[in-house]
Formats: sequence, C-alpha cells, structure tokens
Amino acid sequence: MKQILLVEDDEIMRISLHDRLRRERWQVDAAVNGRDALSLLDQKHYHLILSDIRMPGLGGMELLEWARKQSPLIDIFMMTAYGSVEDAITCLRNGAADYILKPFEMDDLIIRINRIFEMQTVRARCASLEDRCRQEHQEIIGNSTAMRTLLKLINQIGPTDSTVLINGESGTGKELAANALHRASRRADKPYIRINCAAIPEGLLESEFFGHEKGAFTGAHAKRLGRFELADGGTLLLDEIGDLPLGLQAKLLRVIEEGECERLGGTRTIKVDVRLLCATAKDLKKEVEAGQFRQDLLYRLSVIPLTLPPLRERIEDIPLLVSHFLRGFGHKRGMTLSLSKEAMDCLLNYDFPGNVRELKNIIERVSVLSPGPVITVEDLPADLHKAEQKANGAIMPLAEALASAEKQCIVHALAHSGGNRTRAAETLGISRKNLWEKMKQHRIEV
Ligand SMILES: Nc1ncnc2c1ncn2[C@@H]1O[C@H](COP(=O)(O)OP(=O)(O)OP(=O)(O)O)[C@@H](O)[C@H]1O
Repeated sequence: MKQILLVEDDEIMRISLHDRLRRERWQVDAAVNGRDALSLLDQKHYHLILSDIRMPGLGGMELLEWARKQSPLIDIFMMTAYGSVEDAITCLRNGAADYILKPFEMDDLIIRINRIFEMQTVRARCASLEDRCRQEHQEIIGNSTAMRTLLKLINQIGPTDSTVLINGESGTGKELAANALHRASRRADKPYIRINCAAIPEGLLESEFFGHEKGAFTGAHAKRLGRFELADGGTLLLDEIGDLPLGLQAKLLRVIEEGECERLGGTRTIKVDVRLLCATAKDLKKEVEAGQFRQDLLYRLSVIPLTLPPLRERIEDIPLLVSHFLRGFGHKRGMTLSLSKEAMDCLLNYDFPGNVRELKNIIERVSVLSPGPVITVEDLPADLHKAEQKANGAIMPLAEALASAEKQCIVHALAHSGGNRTRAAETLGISRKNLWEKMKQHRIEV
C-alpha cells in the first residue's frame, strides 16, 4: 500500500486532504508542520510527501532539501497558494516531483499523485531490468592461469555452434560462462533462453521443453510454446542438466540428433535450430556409472567440455574479485569501500565451499553492514576469523601442503604490496629473481 506523508498547517485543509487521500486507499500520516514531518520521516518510509510550501517554523523548501538528502527515492509534491508560484518553481528545480496551486480540485490532485505513483512503478521496473541486464552482461573477473585459459577458450568456442558442457562446483560462475558464450556467438542478438532442470517438477519439464497443444492434459487451457521453440535461432541453456529425468534424456537426445521436436498432444513436427549449452555441478561420468545419466547423451553434450575451477584453487583471483564486488556494492551505498589487510588475509585463508557466490554474498553483507568505508576483520562473518582453517582442515601429502602454503604466502605478499614484486620479495625475505621463479612454478599472475 502506498504511504503518503501529508504536511499542512491549515487544519481544515489538512483534514479534508487526509480524508480524500484515504478514500483512494492510500495510507496517510498527517504532520502539522515541517518539524513534525521530520520526526515522522525518521520513523517510517513514505512513497510520497505532499507538503505545503509556506508553514511557520520549518517550511516546505527546507523539508524538501532534507528529504532529498535522506532518501533520493521519495517523491515530493508541493502545494502552494496563488502568488507564490516562484517558490514552487524553485522547489521543482530542487527536485520536487510536481506542484499544485491552491485552491485546487481534489480530483486534479489525485490524478497527479497517481501519475507520480505510476512513474515510481516504471522506475522500479527499469531498475530491475537494468539489474537483469547487468547480470547478463556481467564481466568474468579473474587473472589466474586457469581463468585466463577459460576466457580464451570462451572466445574461441563462442562463435561456433558446438554444444558445450560446463562443469564446476556450485557458485563457480557456470551461468556467467554460459552468458559469455552466448554473447560471443553469432546468435548474440537472437533469443537466449534458460531452463533450470532441477527447479521444475518432473511432470512439468517435458511441456516446458517442448510446449503443449491446447487440451494436451488437464489444465492445458491454451497452446504453449516450449523453450526449444522459444530459443529457435538462438541459444538454450540447460542448467543443472545432471538432474534431468531419464525419460526426458531420451527425448532430448532425439532433438539434438534430429533437430526437431513435437509439442505435447501435437502431431506436427517442429524444426528447431538451437545451440545448446549445458551446465552441471555433478560429475556426469559418475552419474552414467550409477545409471542416472545416459552415456550416449553425455557424449552428445560434451562436444566441448568447459571446467570452472573452484575458488580455493585460484586464490590469486580473490583480491581482484573483492575489489570488483566492493566497487559494485560501494557504488550502491554511495561510498568507496575497501578491505583492511587483515580482513583480506582472512579471505585468502578461507576455503569458500560456496565459491565466488559465497565471496560475493560476504562482500555484499559487509558492504551493507560495515559502519565505515574500511571493512575490518570484525565486520567479516565469524567462521572466516579462523585464519588457520585451511591448515587444520585438510590432510594431504606433506609436499603438497608445503607447496600450497608457499603459494598462499606469495599470493598474500603480492596482495599486500598491491602487486609490487620488489616489495613482496622483501616481505617474503627472498630475492626478486627467486620470487619470479616461484611465481612461475605456482602459476601466479599479478
Ligand atoms: N569470475 C567471476 N567474476 C565475477 N562474478 C562471478 C564470477 N564467478 C561467479 N560470479 C558471481 O557469483 C555468482 C554465482 O555465479 P553463477 O550463478 O554463474 O554460478 P554457477 O556455477 O552457475 O552456480 P550454480 O551451480 O549454483 O547455479 C553470480 O552472482 C556471479 O555473478
């Protein structure tokens, strides 16, 4: 329900406006002057302030200035008496959404308020679309050898029509890689349709894939196109392909082999030209051994396999990802955020079972909650405080443990020196040449 703050010192006007606005089913709080309004604004969020300009004490102009500073998203509608139009225009210049001259027709006021609310809905939709667009065009961040190889491969295979099977733990960026493959393809301006095979109940999946005719089953009130048809000419991402039921695996194989499908309850064969991208966190070879996945389908899907390494195997990407996410979340908060060295150490020592998604969520949380622009260890979630976590957790051959510890130390030193090798070598107590050799050995890139 829309919340309006009405600010009017004239009692009769206030009461009649209050009644009229409530009749529109809006929630209305009334303030008798600017000061009264400020204390209400402190306690509650409003979608619109409807305020008189001239009031004793704190007037509408000051209220406007204060409210714009506090929350740029509140719209402010000014009311003013005939003869003070100049004040109203100044208010418009300072960010008011509209003004109306007294005396006015109530219906006129209501129409204008409705228009402001409609604009708010449009703004919210635009913001959510922008968010989606940004997600689809998200950059893949990473400079580790593994990620650079992956980015190169995406550029190589993007323009082909080959089916790609993207494998990797949850949160490693499989969907991001699929988006990049579509963008790099000749189908980039054609439809890009996604379907999460694990999120749709088994009974509905077939109709989601291939569509259905009217009356094909109970509840099929109208004809519906399937995702294969919707993606015709473009790309179809089958996410969580490892969860596809066996029955549907056979049908998918047929579409891949013959390039055609039928709607449920239909008799017509529909030709489809779709580039398939598939993603899964499961080991499909094991699924084949367990009888859960068809071997012939696996062969068809893995024409080009793409593997996203877990974040713990490319810790040198962590500082880059952190800066990238801090920039994004800091921008939303209107602040330039950074991480203290100790906090960065904590992140570098953590295993990230949820991979980049977990890192992103942590940075989002601390970006919102940290009291100042520098995020410290205390701002990080408690389980990250255990810096020795890695060392305690894993049992591995000693040589491997030593190599991993050495790599970690070098990455830390480089992160602390901002990539300056001379300073990093000094911190580590080794020569620059020795550092260079070790970076090569551990495939660390700055
Ligand atoms: N290299 C990266 N650079 C920037 N952001 C990344 C990167 N990798 C992952 N992310 C971000 O992490 C989140 C998870 O990524 P994504 O959804 O692509 O992972 P996924 O492997 O498909 O996960 P799941 O298997 O759980 O669906 C997203 O918000 C994505 O933007």
